[in-house]
Amino acid sequence: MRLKQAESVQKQVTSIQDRLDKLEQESHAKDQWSRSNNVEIKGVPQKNHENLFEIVNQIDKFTSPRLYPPGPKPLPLIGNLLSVALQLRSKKLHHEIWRKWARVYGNILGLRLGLMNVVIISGKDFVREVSSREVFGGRPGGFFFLMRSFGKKSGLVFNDGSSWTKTRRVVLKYLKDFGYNTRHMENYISEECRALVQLRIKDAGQPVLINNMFNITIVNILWRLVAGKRYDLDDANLKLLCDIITRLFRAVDMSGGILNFLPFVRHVAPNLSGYNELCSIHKAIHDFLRETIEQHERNLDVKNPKDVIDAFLIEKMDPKNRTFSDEDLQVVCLDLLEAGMETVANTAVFMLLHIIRNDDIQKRLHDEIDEVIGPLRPPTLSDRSRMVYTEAVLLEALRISSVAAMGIPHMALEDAQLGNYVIPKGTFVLLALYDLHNGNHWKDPGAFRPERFITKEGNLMQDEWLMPFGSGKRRCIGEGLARSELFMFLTHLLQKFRLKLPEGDPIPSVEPNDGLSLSAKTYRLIFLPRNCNTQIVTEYV
Ligand code: HEM
Repeated sequence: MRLKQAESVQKQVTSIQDRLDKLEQESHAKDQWSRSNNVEIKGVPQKNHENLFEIVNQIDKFTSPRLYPPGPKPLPLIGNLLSVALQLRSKKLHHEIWRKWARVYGNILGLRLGLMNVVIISGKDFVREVSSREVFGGRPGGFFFLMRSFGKKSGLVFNDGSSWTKTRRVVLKYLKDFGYNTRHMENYISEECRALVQLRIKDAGQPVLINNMFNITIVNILWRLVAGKRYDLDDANLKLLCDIITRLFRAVDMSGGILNFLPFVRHVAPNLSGYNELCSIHKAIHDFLRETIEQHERNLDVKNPKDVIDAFLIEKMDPKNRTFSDEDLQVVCLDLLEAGMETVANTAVFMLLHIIRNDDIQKRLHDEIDEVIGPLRPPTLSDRSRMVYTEAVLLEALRISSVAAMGIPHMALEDAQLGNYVIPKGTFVLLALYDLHNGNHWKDPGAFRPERFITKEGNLMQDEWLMPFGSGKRRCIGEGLARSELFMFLTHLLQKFRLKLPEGDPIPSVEPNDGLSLSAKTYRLIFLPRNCNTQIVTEYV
């Protein structure tokens, strides 16, 4: 009798599954659909549908074979790499390819890229589940990721296990000790914003290339905490270093590219595979970091550490507590520099891009800044609570640009079940954050509309679909810094300037460049002084 009941439910499940699959291909809305009330299940009252799905899930657990998630058919050895290459030829970005396939195969998309299993996770619930489960808290050790850290897992970003736990705890502690998320950090941001405004006053009225405008400012803020040092905004060496980091971020997407999936190709085609270029990029960044650390070693005062590097050097000297090597410290600095520069810079550049495309938004920002801060007093972080519209613009910029389009890859530490599938140990797990932020949930995802984050009563509203910094244990450690920087950049610049497109320049495109972090196509702006005459500007600076 029980067997018959189970068979009958199983039949209904199969028919539901067929319909879901069809619908998924047509409307790409399996999740929403299966929860919606329009599903007709014969003989079962509508209010019991949820229960039926629960029973089905339970039966599924025992009856269905535990399979790798579905995806396009892989070829021997190269897996889906050929299909990816073909898709890229028609100018698609990596995250768009994954998105297109996820629409066909579902929110847990299984790929085989060269020698690696890669699973793409879409939808809020699965993204949160993966981010919160310990078993998915690893980071892949692909060749591309390891070549930046002397061939081994080390540092913060591409590390896992007890070494990562310890490093993360210590880095956070030292960052806090030297001012992270405190008044000191605000002062550093404030000083750098003033320097930036001063630079724009110098070239006011002239077209300025925006794409690398924030790089040195951002490195300076971070480097005050990490290395106790700042550079002039036109420092040629630091400019070169920032350009090198930008090149690295453009060279490959977050899956790590061919060097991760078929690492032996570097022996056959070292130029074509990008291996030689990556080696020279990493060498330049490591030379800069080694020099910075050596300077600290020469000037170290063990009783009076001045920054994060000093604190690490002192920790390293303790014979009972020798967790970190010289190389580990170098990789931590590399992680902070790389993770902290491009992400914030690219978001800021996209933010100005959307503002210049929407003049009414610029006007509302000016109005709010004038009302809350006024023309003279430098903006402070405490202004944020009274600037709902500005905060909504920041959220909207984080959403629409989603520069960490696929997050940072996670890795399954053991075989693990997710939904009805098995994710084998060692699988790369990429989180489709861009899709989360630019999918149907937002109704008009392509429109830059800050009002979506403001309630009818005029309060700021969070949305659980928005997670630009990830979630769970591997959540970004730079979130506080990034949000503070974006607020201060925006308010300092718009307090003093009106942004204008140079005569004859096209309206900048919203289409991103691919890379480890998405970036905007090149565009220029003119900064027109507002609200101030030269004397006031001089006083401010
Ligand atoms: C708008 C700016 C930023 C965005 C959108 C962003 C986004 C992210 C995302 C999505 C992750 C991965 C979370 C996961 O694995 O699930 C991450 C991790 C990380 N971020 Fe950020 N980030 C930004 C700024 C920063 C800054 C300023 C810093 C430096 C202080 C930073 C340092 C890191 C580090 C070290 C990790 C690795 C954490 C770990 O694996 O334990 N990020 N970030």
